Amino acid sequence: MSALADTMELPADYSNPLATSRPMKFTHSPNDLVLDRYTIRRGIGVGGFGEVYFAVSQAGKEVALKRIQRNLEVELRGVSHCLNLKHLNLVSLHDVCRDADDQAWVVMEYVAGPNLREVMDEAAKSAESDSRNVLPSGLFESQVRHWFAGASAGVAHLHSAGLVHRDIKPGNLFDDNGIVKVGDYGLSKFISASHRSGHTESIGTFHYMAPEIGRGQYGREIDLYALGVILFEMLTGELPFDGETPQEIIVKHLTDSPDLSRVPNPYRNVIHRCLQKDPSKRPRDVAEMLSLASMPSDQTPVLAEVVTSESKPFDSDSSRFQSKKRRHADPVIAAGLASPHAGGASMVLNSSAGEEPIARAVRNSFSDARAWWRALETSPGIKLVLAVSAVAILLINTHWLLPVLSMVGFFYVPYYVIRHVVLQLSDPTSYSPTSTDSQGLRQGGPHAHAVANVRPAVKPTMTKAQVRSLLRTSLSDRTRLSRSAEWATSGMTSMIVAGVLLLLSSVIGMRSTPFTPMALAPYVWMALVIWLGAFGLLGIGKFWEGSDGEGLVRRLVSSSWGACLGLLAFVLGHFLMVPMDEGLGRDIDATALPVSFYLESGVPKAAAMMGHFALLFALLRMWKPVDPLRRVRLSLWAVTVAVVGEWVVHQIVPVPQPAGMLIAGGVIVMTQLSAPWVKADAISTV
Ligand SMILES: Nc1ncnc2c1ncn2[C@@H]1O[C@H](COP(=O)(O)OP(=O)(O)OP(=O)(O)O)[C@@H](O)[C@H]1O
Repeated sequence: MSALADTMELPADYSNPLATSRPMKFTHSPNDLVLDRYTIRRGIGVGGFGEVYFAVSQAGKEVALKRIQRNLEVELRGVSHCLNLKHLNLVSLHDVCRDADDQAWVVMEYVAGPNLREVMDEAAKSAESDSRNVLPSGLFESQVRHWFAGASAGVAHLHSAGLVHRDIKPGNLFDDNGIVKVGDYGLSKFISASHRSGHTESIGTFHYMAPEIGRGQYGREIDLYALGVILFEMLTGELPFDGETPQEIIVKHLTDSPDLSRVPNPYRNVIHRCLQKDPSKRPRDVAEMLSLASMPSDQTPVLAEVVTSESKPFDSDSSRFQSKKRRHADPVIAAGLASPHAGGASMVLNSSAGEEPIARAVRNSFSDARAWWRALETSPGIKLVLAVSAVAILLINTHWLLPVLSMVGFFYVPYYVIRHVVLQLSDPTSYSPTSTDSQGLRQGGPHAHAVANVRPAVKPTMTKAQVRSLLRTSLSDRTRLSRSAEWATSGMTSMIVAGVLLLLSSVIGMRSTPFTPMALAPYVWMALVIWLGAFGLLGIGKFWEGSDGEGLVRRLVSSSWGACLGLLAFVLGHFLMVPMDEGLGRDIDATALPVSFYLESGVPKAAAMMGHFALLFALLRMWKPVDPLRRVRLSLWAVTVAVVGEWVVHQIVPVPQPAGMLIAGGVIVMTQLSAPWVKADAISTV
């Protein structure tokens, strides 16, 4: 058989778009015998190093044969190091040898499943043809974690063996019956790079190249960089750095920052770190990278697990990823997903580090509205009428919309700047679960190192109480700076809520009164007192969130804060000249009230205001609305209890009404709306 024998066309089932852009010719035909013992069955594809064939040995063993291009020099010294690597997440290299024509061949394990390139292209096609626009542009989270966990485990094993892959890209990651396998490792080291003419034919390769490769640096950081690019691509369906020409792509790798706005946490932080231009700023190793992604970071091979329940698409935080149907039967999920961190819990804990929550909520509402608009099954004519009506309504209402929007902007811009500055100062990793808690949370763990050093993907059998306690630990482990940053965020959020409250209450309350500063004063006073009450509670709550706590101590602390709030309310009331002699209630006889607490007219003195709120805050369990692990984000029951409780306290230490009740209810609403919250279903899905 001659090495330059027949050619054959690419099989129809081959779907790599990079490769199919031109007709593919193979040197060997089906049934050719190569290396004296392998019968070629078909050509699989042609890459930068040469042609790949599917072949069987005389005994019937299926292998993939890579025929290295003639003009590439193969350095066999050191290859044995690669040949003897064994790991479930690595495509096994059986041999590297030469045939009678001195042609170099790599004999390796044949992987029947698709590679990640094909999976992502298929996903992009489905998303494109999805007229309802419900499919995500990238992969589903279960798929992302499956590929990322498997690829990382393979790469970690290479690194631990002292090897750098150098050519990590989706085409080199395979799915073998639910097990991700990394292929092509080590080859680029042993095949002279200077002659790799084929590489320039496929610009796909440059998309995953770390900037320092241009300087001839090939540390293990280049593999982490490539994994970061792949993670980005899986999540968004797009490349972080793309361009028309290889030069353009390379320049972007060297100078551009990736746009991470569409990437949800915790992946945003991982990608941010992996795509650092300076290799020393990337994660130290695969383990650190995985811990940033809240995935198990040991090197045990990552097996697959059959998922029977509907796999959840991305956290609703990011509507780009939401979907109601699944792309594949999606039979597998990496063992990494078995970590409780894989659920929403850690994502919610991390949410404060990532995108600004108000902007995210607004953006989500817009994308929801856009999705609703697209899904609207109605004639274009009706759509046009609807659109014109909406614009007309907006224009007619500009007289109040513009002031409201400017006011929102007035609060929002300084808030955004302060939050940004505070977060910049804080260590971004402090928002990620610490390695200790990921260890702790991985206590699905008695199973973790089972037979044959393979970790079966067993779902952790943790009770809700255990998960809560681990989340508490995770909350208490956070740095003071990160808590302060979160407090600042909550404070600013509550300020915006207070602004909206003030606006609404004054618009409603002053319908029939002329607008004067005196008439507005009580509303400003109430909004300020509510905001101060909530802000203080949010701050105190930062000390409480790490434990379920001792009720009595917490009541005393809240009561003290209640007394302070009463004093502040009193001082502010005087400062704003709020008429305090009204509204004690017809049933209360002002003359019978103690003179040390009230004026003769019934106006409460500072002591009455302090006593009222101290008593109220001692009565209510004020640590509940600030607890990130509370059952629901906004409990109307808690609001009702606060209002009724205030009425009860008012019978003992009266204050002007309905201001008192509004303040009590307002503080509870605002606190709940502004305090961080871990979704209950994030806990129950664990
Ligand atoms: N062990 C294998 N089993 C099955 N298919 C394989 C195997 N190795 C490679 N292939 C397939 O063969 C084709 C060519 O692979 P090859 O690795 O030569 O090219 P590439 O990855 O596109 O580029 P390069 O090798 O330059 O990085 C690809 O479609 C790849 O999925």
